[in-house]
Amino acid sequence: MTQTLTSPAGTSTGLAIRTQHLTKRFDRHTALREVDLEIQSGAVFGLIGPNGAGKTTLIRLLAMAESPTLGEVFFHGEKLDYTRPQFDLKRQIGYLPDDFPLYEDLNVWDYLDYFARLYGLQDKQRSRSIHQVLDLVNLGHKRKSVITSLSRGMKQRLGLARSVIHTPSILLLDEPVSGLDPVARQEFRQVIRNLHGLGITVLISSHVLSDLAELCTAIGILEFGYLVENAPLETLYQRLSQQHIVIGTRGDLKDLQTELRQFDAAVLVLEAKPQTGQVKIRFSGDPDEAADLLRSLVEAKIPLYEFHCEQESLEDIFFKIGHLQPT
Ligand SMILES: Nc1ncnc2c1ncn2[C@@H]1O[C@H](COP(=O)(O)OP(=O)(O)OP(=O)(O)O)[C@@H](O)[C@H]1O
Repeated sequence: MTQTLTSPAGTSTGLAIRTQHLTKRFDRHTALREVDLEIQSGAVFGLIGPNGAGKTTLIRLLAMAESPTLGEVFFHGEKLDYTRPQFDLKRQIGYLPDDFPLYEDLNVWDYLDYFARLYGLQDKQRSRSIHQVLDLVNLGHKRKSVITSLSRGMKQRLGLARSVIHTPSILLLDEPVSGLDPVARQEFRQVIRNLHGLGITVLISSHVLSDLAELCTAIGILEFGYLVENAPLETLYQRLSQQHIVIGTRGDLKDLQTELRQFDAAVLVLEAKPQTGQVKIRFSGDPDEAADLLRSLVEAKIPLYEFHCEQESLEDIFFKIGHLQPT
């Protein structure tokens, strides 16, 4: 059956990836410890953690580049058997390692053609797939260019094109934006959104948490080989991110602070800037209570010029989560 990038193979509802007690030891060092990971089908899942936490090891196990010491992996409910080739299951996976090889003296088309042939794509289907992935990563205009002539961002997008040439349903990306400038990162994020739009499940590891906060629907946090979080982004924000409100007055800052003290325990002043007449408060109320606070300040004739709510970022959440110590 002919497949196109508009209908990734194996896409379904439910869990795209599940691991059970996944453990990897290298000699005496345990890089992953009994990881029970769950990634919903169609999710963009951000994997974060400090250096050496086990992100690459987890991704390599999922990509079948390594086999686990203990534990199991399931793709769309089907168990991986690391002792057998399982070509059909392998085809469901696209994998972009952090140091993927590019054959620099090939041009873009020939490079993709080479990988499409490795996946056994036949003539017309191969040509159609190459056109599709080039469109997807916005490199159609570079198809005749030699790879050495591409910018780093373009090379990264070409790597991504290579990893989806066979229409996988799950894409594993290991630190794909490291070393990219802000514009290249933005272009890369757009490609990930395109893939998400096609229903491909994406697991992406990165240290650039602001990128992940923009892209991801769910987050996993690894620390010393333990998966200490695995939750939808929304849930993490609700559970761990506090709301701040920045309030600015053209009048006396003390009057504003007096009014805030009267409001109730939902308000805690975190920071006051007399030079700009601003305070930043931690606010544990809901949006209706925030509206009540604003109304009461206006009624108290505080000359407000600013009142805006901010949510703590993914980075703030990351630093809040208890950091485990190596054993
Ligand atoms: N082949 C190996 N042999 C021995 N130890 C290894 C091997 N691969 C990884 N490790 C160790 O396992 C631990 C986890 O490494 P891993 O590369 O998975 O971490 P990471 O979270 O991807 O780190 P980074 O953010 O720096 O890329 C590290 O202590 C690393 O030194």
